[in-house]
Amino acid sequence: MGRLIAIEGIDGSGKGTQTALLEEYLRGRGLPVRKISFPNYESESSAPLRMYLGGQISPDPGAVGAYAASSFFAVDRYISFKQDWERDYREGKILLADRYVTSNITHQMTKLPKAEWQNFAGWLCDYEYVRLGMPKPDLVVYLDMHPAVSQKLLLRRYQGDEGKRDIHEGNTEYLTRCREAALYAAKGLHWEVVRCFDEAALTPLPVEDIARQVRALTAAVLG
Ligand SMILES: Nc1ncnc2c1ncn2[C@@H]1O[C@H](COP(=O)(O)OP(=O)(O)O)[C@@H](O)[C@H]1O
Ligand SMILES: Cc1cn([C@H]2C[C@H](O)[C@@H](COP(=O)(O)OP(=O)(O)O)O2)c(=O)[nH]c1=O
Repeated sequence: MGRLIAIEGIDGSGKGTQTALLEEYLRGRGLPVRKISFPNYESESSAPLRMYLGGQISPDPGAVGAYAASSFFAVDRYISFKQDWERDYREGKILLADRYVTSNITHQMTKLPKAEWQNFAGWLCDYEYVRLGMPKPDLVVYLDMHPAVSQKLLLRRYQGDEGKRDIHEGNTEYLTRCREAALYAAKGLHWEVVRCFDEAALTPLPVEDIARQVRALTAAVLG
């Protein structure tokens, strides 16, 4: 059986950047590594979640309940697992996931009152890991970026073209709640938190400093 490392964080927190750097590093060490990412936008399986993120179900993410929206993402993930990467995992590859089941916890759980968070996380883990049979990550790294900082980074990524944002990305208040939900989940579910911003200046920390911490956490689980 392979290994699965999930890189989690709010939109624009640096997941794509850090997953690519970790892949390059592990490959450089001769390890069998493969990057996967969710949502799987190229697949038809992502149609419902694309409707959701595009605001076609409702322009307000909160109007599509946590359980409904989580199901869209879970189905997309399950199909990608069966069609694409289950074999690599079973054959022993190290899979690096840019977002995973953990994204449903970070992004969807926040739609519920806090008193229901624990129940939701329990339901989701049972649904995706047990009932659907998706692999559990050996390590979850939460890239903790302040939403005000990630918004600035996203603006750069989209070079000012606001129209490219999905319904989550444009909503700082929503992303602030996502960060809160993620830090709550990190405690209960043993995710590793890597702080990615300077608290006083509200600026991102250097990419290489973050990458070094991600490598150290990875080395600890790969042995
Ligand atoms: N620590 C960092 N410092 C400065 N820019 C960063 C940092 N991490 C990521 N970026 C830039 O911010 C943008 C969003 O990063 P990205 O890795 O695409 O985030 P995500 O995959 O979480 O949405 C990209 O343009 C990326 O080059
Ligand atoms: C994979 C996944 C993503 N999402 C959300 C998180 C993001 O806000 C949105 C789209 O993900 P993504 O395109 O990865 O956003 P970004 O590249 O900006 O980080 O979907 C879930 O709510 N559940 C999930 O299981």
